[in-house]
Amino acid sequence: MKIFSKEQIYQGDKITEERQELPASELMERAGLQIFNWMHMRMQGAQVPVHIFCGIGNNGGDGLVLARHLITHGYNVEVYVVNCGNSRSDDFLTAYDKVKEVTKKWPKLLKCENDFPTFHKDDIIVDAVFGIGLNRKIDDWIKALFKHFKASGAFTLSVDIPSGLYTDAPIEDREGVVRANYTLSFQAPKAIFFLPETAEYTAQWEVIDVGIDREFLMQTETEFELISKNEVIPIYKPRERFSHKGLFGHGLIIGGSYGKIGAVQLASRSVLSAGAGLVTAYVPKCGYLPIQTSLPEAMVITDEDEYSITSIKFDLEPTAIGIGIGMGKAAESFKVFKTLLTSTKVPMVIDADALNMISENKELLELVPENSILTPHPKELERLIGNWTDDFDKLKKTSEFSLKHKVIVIIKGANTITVLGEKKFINVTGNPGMSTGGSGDVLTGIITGLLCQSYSPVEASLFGVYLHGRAGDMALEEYGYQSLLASNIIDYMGDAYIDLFKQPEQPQVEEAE
Ligand SMILES: NC(=O)C1=CN([C@@H]2O[C@H](COP(=O)(O)OP(=O)(O)OC[C@H]3O[C@@H](n4cnc5c(N)ncnc54)[C@H](OP(=O)(O)O)[C@@H]3O)[C@@H](O)[C@H]2O)[C@H](O)CC1
Ligand SMILES: [K+]
Repeated sequence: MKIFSKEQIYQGDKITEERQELPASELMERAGLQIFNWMHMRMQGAQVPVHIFCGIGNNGGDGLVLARHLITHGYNVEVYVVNCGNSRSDDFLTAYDKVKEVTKKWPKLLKCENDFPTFHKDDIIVDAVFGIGLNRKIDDWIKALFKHFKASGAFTLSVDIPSGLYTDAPIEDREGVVRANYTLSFQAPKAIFFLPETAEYTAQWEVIDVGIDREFLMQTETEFELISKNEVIPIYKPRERFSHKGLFGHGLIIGGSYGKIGAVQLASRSVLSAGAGLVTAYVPKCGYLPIQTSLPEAMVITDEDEYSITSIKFDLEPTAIGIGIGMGKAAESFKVFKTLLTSTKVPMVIDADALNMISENKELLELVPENSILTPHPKELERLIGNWTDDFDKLKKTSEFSLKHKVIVIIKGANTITVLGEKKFINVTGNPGMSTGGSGDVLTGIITGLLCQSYSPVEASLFGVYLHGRAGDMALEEYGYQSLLASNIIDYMGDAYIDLFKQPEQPQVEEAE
């Protein structure tokens, strides 16, 4: 699903109005009506007090249209206009007049803290103060209003985005943002719903379709894209009946050091569970027995050294290589890593200590083959690209890094983001139970396994991150957040694949007699 920028949203509105020859305010009417339908379906006429706080732009206008429908359907509604300026938008004014047509109880004007209403924790607050039009720091009294919402404990529904968030810039004051229990966002979610510093304000979200021109939606290229099942199904390569293991490639996992052989075992097992035909683990001598016994499906080649990797010598032709897991940063390992970078022609996933070696010796970046996949967690990323001031700065720097070195960077986190030049793909699967030792090794193995099956580096990255998260989500149901282990993620890889083609459960329809 595409995530549109603020400018694209405004442009989409304009194009839609022209192409569909819409009267003024029609999109706002659609927006307000859809939110009403959403609430009406859940509330079924319940007389819970609903407090609707409207700004003076179009976000406020959406709130007023919602208010009008709730009032005409007999709901218990209080409407407030948060008087944050003088420039009321035209559509706001139209919506305001229409509210006055259906009730004698006109919206209350709020100008300062003394005007704040009191509400009960069982009431509902609708936040339609600011939408994507926020363009400066909010006044203190409006910040106090948002704190007042929070202190009430009432369920807060935000229209489009939680008020106080910018769609394309960091938060200035964390108290000056509405904490929404639920956000109904128009046409597409916003990138800020998924970034670490802003995601917490949008506990849950849903998209409301306001009928923006389909052609515009299809043709517009976006910086951000959300990757869920719909986006990965077209990537999936079905298996032919007469296929054999030779067709699915041979993965080579290089890594491990004394005490960190398990990482290679996890990654190698993941290569196979992702579907590669063969896997070889390249480990120091001390890894021979553990891997041979715990993973009989794998082949093992050992280094000359007992404890760490000092010379990468193998006479096989791998289809893809995953390197760095548990490898340590011994001087010899660095040398052989450098040699491998110059000699290898196959796609590569670079993780963990291999990333750290690059961070400590930036000249290695020149040698990293084009389209290699780097999988840093935030600390490793910082070592690679330097520190950042906020999420937007981080993404900008990662994009620059990706463009400059022609690599794919997978920023691991709650919503893992795959960065390919300017483009950012946000993954939706995964859960906090996966923040556990070895989870990253599994991801490296899965992506290597997909590369083996001729998925392109971008496809392997997106599909791998998706499958890893989905397997983790399925494993969570059995193990729970605390007890989920990295190997459980591998156990659920099969289910994650099968789940791709599962139809959502249909509601039961009673058969006629
Ligand atoms: N396709 C869609 O998604 C549709 C979305 N709709 C809704 O429209 C809003 C965006 O509406 P807009 O009027 O552009 O912006 P806001 O309502 O968010 O803000 C209104 C004005 O508030 C002023 N402003 C900005 N920052 C501050 C501040 N810190 N303090 C006070 N005032 C502020 C600013 O005006 P100025 O002239 O004062 O600069 C804003 O313009 C979108 O979010 C949806 O809810 C449509 O209804 C349907 C289509
Ligand atoms: K809002």
